Amino acid sequence: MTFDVKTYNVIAQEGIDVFPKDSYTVNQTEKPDALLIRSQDMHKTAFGTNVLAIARAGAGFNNIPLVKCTDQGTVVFNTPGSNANAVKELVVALLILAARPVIPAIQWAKKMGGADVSLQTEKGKNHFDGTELQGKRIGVIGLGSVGSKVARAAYDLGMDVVGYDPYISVEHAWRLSNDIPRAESLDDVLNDSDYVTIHIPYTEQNRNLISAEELAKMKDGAVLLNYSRGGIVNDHDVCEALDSGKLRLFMTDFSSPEVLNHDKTVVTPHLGGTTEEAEVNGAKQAARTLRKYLETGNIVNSVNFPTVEMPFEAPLRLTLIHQNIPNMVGRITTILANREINIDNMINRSRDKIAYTVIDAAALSEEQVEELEKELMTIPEVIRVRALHNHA
Ligand SMILES: NC(=O)c1ccc[n+]([C@@H]2O[C@H](COP(=O)([O-])OP(=O)(O)OC[C@H]3O[C@@H](n4cnc5c(N)ncnc54)[C@H](O)[C@@H]3O)[C@@H](O)[C@H]2O)c1
Ligand SMILES: O=C(O)CC[C@@H](O)C(=O)O
Repeated sequence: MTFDVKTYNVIAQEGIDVFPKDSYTVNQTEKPDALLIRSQDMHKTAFGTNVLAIARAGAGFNNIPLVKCTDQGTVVFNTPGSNANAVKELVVALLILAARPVIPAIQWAKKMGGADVSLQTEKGKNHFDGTELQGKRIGVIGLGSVGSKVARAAYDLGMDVVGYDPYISVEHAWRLSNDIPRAESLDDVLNDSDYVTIHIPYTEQNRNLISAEELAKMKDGAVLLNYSRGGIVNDHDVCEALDSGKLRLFMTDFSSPEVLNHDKTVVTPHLGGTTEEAEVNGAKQAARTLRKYLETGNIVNSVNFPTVEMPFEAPLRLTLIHQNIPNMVGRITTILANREINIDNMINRSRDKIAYTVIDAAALSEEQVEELEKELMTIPEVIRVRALHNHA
């Protein structure tokens, strides 16, 4: 069996190399089996039911229509943590740039000339006085892969760190250092912080999370950083807070005309995850996840399907995506039993309204498999059936 993977955006070659050339093609058909993407807006990109899976090399997946994917049986993956270090390092750089006017000072120094350069330097440098980060308070909203790293780095810089994440996963909570106190409410983070940095996904609930009301609660002259997504912060309200002096500076990875035109903003062009290392990590992780799903049906790091991992040891594996309603397993296994197919191993997992069943069985002829797939698809609540052959 061969698979075709279609890519969008710049995908690191190291990720493409994960696909063996004898069983995969890349960008060769109009009807690919899987998509490997970065920020491509899949809400505006046509794709059909031929797409078994979409892997997003990166953390955010708000560029993918999840409801459509789930309904048509397309499994969506992301690559948690693959670019977290890159974002952390950029945020550290921005914190330093917010505290000290390094860039204007460099621009000024470049303009100097003549034999008395060192005299000019000593005379003029006081125009570029900064402050230190040590001892200043920073509120970190979201303590997942990125936020927990930012919190740790800020702590190591001597900052007084407070984190806020009411939905933190058990895994991230375990990894979070005891040195990082957790706030009970968003207000506790906003009230006293000199710096506030946001590291949460863009969801309907998080849209405009920081608007006029929240900005009013912030300390006068605070600095706000948004390296999560545009839309989490209300740019119009932020510009008003900058005008009134409530905020001293807004640093963001997501441009909008209003923010770009304001002189108290620092705007980077969605650069958080753009390092060689992060791009390679993300592309390799995404490609490996796709391979696992396409070749074994196992699902890890999906954002719309349950995690399912069952060793693939039998000659034949059937995977079924179906609605999460009672007696589906009974109806599926009755079809197998009527055909005297003995089940070697089986797993069924659900997530919200979708469920996934994996059944391992002895070898069948091509014709038998085809007939079986057809009959399983006659169950109205079954969305997709795949038959995988074990080549190991
Ligand atoms: N600028 C970039 O290039 C870049 C790179 C990586 C990630 N991101 C963005 O940053 C986001 C976070 O990335 P991550 O890898 O840390 O994801 P993650 O899933 O590991 O962590 C997100 C955390 O936010 C928490 N959270 C959700 N809503 C919250 C809320 N209202 N208040 C407080 N906490 C909340 C979750 O519980 C989770 O712990 C991504 O979704 C993506 O949009 C941007
Ligand atoms: O692909 C990129 O460069 C952006 C990645 C980033 O936005 C993410 O959500 O991980």
